[in-house]
Amino acid sequence: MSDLPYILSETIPRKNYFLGLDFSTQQLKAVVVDEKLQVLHEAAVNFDRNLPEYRTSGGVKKNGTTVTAPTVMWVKALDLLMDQLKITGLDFQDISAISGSGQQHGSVYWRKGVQNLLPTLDPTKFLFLQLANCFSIQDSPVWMDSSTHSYCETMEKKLGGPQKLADLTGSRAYERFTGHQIAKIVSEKAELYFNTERISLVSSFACSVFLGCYSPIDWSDASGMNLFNITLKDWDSQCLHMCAPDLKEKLGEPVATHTCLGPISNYFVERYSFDPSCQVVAFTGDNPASLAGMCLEPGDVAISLGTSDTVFLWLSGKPTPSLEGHVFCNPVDPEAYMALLCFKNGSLTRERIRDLFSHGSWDEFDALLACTPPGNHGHIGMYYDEQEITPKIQGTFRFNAFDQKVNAFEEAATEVRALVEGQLLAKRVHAEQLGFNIGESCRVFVTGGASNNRSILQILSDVFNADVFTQDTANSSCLGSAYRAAHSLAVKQSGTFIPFNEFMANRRPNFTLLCRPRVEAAKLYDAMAARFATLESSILTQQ
Ligand SMILES: Nc1ncnc2c1ncn2[C@@H]1O[C@H](COP(=O)(O)OP(=O)(O)O)[C@@H](O)[C@H]1O
Ligand SMILES: O=C(CO)[C@@H](O)[C@H](O)COP(=O)(O)O
Repeated sequence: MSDLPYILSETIPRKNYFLGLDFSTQQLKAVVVDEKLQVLHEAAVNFDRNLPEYRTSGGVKKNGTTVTAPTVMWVKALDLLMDQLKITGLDFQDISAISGSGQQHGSVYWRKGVQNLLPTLDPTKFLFLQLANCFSIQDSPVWMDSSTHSYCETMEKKLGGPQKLADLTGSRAYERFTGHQIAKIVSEKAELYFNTERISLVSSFACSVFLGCYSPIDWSDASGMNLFNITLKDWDSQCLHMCAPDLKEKLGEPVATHTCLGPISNYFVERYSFDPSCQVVAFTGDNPASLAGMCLEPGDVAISLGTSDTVFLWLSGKPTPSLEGHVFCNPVDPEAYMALLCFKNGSLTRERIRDLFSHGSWDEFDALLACTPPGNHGHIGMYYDEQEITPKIQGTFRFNAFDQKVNAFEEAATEVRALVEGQLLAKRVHAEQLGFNIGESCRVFVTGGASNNRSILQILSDVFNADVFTQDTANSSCLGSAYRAAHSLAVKQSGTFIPFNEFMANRRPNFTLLCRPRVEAAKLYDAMAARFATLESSILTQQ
């Protein structure tokens, strides 16, 4: 009789679960879904709150325009997250495949010799204790960094101008893109670069930990480096050569994002009882993973209101990269692409204004929004605490109803509405400049922390004159990673590519229609968007 539990666990068939992770700017999150892709378990580790010993603010450390995060902090967060998941009652042996995502553009530098250590990690010890000395550079440059301007100028000049670089790599040169970050390290810390065996993105670094060997970089996240030819789907030797010597070997061969890379490492099998056949699917960038999590279709627009605010779309056909925004390889369709706009001053700027005018309370912030009308009596504000990416402007700019600059607004409520309207008008104006049509059939899908805020979403609906939908979980990157794990495993098992949207057809997540545009407000924002665009251009000209 005492053998009964053993016999039961042997005979109960293993369940078919999928784990998705997201190493984003402020936290590490995880979600587990079942065979039908329904969410079963969720967990999160916040870097500032749960790992105060690393002294980050918003998950990063700033030194002027240089912005980094301690690489080992992400590893320790993973130790904590795995324990949290265990406490939720998850049996890791039920997981058939895992995938994940990371904040884009950030880079990790593995020191020489680590490739021999990764497969032999001791399952009785925490990861962070064993990986602490594995990085040739302790602090990873992250997407908020804007210290590489001169390297960007050099690459654009050498390649025949910004449009040429955009045609090749999907984007003109951007400071946060990994190629320029690597060029800066070679120039300022050459000995550390030469002591580096492998360079990963945040996504492929996390994947390497699960795989127990260096993971390739996937095509979609590779598109955020200014090093990858998005048409040929391979590194561009000219770009590599401009940034650093022997870079190709340090980056490894890129792979299609839906690639199953192999079974999970022995460390996770021994320590957490994963099934040894559990597959690790290539990790990707958090925005590409969100596109998968939202099951976007051509014509829809997705807006992520996380640390950064981003706007992204599915692109069918041949891409035409421009001088603004980015074209990335599509994470779920190897033939397609996606377009992305990134706004650096997202949630952290909203938090600053909330703390200044509404005592740190989102409820008070919402109450202030409610006591001002759409259009804010003609007042317009632009709040770029950090040098903005789209467009490249820094500072705070306030205008009255006559387009005259003012130093402050009289009411706190005017200030709060000016911030939210300004941020959302900027998204509309730049999405339209990218060629996106704001039309009656347009649907907006939102995700990220601030998508919990209904007052902000109503303004978004009015500004875009579109229905706004949300998912049950505000973290579509995690969810998208779990979906990608399931899809990629199905592709591997069937031996032929299955279109992602076909695979998701009977499993699509629930979307809730949260806000509909109000006719009068939407009309008003048409005119205001045109004013916003003119004012923004005049600032750009002056700066
Ligand atoms: N009710 C709310 N209203 C507006 N913003 C919110 C609300 N709740 C959370 N947030 C914002 O969400 C942000 C975190 O979003 P998240 O998508 O988790 O970030 P990331 O994935 O970049 O780490 C916080 O910085 C916070 O300002
Ligand atoms: O730089 C970009 C996209 O190009 C950012 O969107 C980062 O990928 C950070 O993402 P979040 O942590 O804000 O989700």
